[in-house]
Amino acid sequence: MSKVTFDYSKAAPFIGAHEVDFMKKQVMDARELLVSKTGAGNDFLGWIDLPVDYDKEEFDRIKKAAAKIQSDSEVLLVIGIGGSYLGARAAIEFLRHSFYNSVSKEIRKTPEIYFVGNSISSTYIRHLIDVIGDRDFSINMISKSGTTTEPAIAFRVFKEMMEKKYGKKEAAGRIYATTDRAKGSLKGLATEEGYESFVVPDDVGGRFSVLTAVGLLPIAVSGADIDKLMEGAADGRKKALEAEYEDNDALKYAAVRNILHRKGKSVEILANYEPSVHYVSEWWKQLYGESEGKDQKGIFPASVDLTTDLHSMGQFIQDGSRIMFETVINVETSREEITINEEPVDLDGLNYLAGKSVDFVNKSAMNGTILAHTDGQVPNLMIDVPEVNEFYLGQLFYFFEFACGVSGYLLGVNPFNQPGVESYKKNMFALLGKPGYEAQREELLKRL
Ligand SMILES: O=P(O)(O)OC[C@H]1O[C@H](O)[C@H](O)[C@@H](O)[C@@H]1O
Repeated sequence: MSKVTFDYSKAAPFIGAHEVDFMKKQVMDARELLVSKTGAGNDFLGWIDLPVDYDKEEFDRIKKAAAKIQSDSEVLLVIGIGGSYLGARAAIEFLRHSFYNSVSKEIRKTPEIYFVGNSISSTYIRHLIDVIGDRDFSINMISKSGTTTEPAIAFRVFKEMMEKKYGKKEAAGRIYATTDRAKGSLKGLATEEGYESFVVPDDVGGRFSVLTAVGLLPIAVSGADIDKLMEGAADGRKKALEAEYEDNDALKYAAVRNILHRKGKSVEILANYEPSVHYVSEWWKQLYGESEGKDQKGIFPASVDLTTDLHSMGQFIQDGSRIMFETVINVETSREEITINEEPVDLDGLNYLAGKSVDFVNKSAMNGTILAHTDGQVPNLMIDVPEVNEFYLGQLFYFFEFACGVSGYLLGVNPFNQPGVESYKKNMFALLGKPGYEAQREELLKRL
């Protein structure tokens, strides 16, 4: 059966086969730290076994809640930020219709889904209120800590809107809280108000939580098959845990990106040729950025959507500072085919493509770009996804997560914390006048 695979053959001009062999010991040591749960951050390794060891009773409740939302709501609001929204958004945009929210209900069949609480914009919130209008809606409020400011503000606004529309009691039946088992304001609120609650396990950090209720509830509401997603992840897990180094794509990816990093490549650009992959890249950026960017170390994770960005960032990638390597997510089989037709008069000069598919053109652009970038001294790595479905997405999620844990240990950091994220929060709280931040407030005001 085909599967998600990693291919670094196009990077041959930059990496000798012996270099990958020489990394074996280091990679296997890093892998051992991860799977024996003896490395830094080992309180947060619940994601390793999640695809096979998850709460089945909760999984059924997720499906039931999704069915209820599908039957009583035209709109679902997913409130969350970072790991509490990117996985769900990545999956829905990858798996469902490119114009999910705008396509007719007959085609979509499931509620419109909007993400909010991932910025602090009153304009965005106001415009979303306009979009909901008088329609029936539900809310999935997601926050592991239950205390994150951005989603908390959005939740206040939409909770009030919902309670005005339905009254407190019915509103409570339309709000689903995904949060810690016991701690945090959201948990307290959910218990107090009687919201149906789902758990983010203690040992699964936000950026590794897509296969918990955090990702699964919104994904299920969109009509995607969460059983298949978990099956794919379980398959990816088996491969990552059991395959020998020589046949282990996740370990190879960790090895190769660290080899390139040690040769001075400090930026990894994740490139795609399908707009539906855009949010997979956003999810990946958080996964690698928060896991590796610390102690003044790390590969900066960037992304481009191609061929779109070849007309904006293409110049820099081809010819600017030689600091990057590129990893292409290649969806091998396009979901749809459009054939370019012949025209009697070849005014636009495209008749040479008559009879060819748009995807053929896309793949030719991809292959041409890979060679051009390689000639421009940008090493190229490739992740092949056979086709768009839940199973392969599950494999892809797990592949990236496992490789990330190994890669972080290879780099010599704790891949499972994010201490740097707190700095802006402290300043923001001080400037907002949050109780307890009085001293910092004075200091900061002097500097503004
Ligand atoms: O789920 P939450 O606790 O609200 O956290 C949401 C996100 O914000 C934090 O600041 C962290 O940096 C992220 O790792 C996390 O995914």
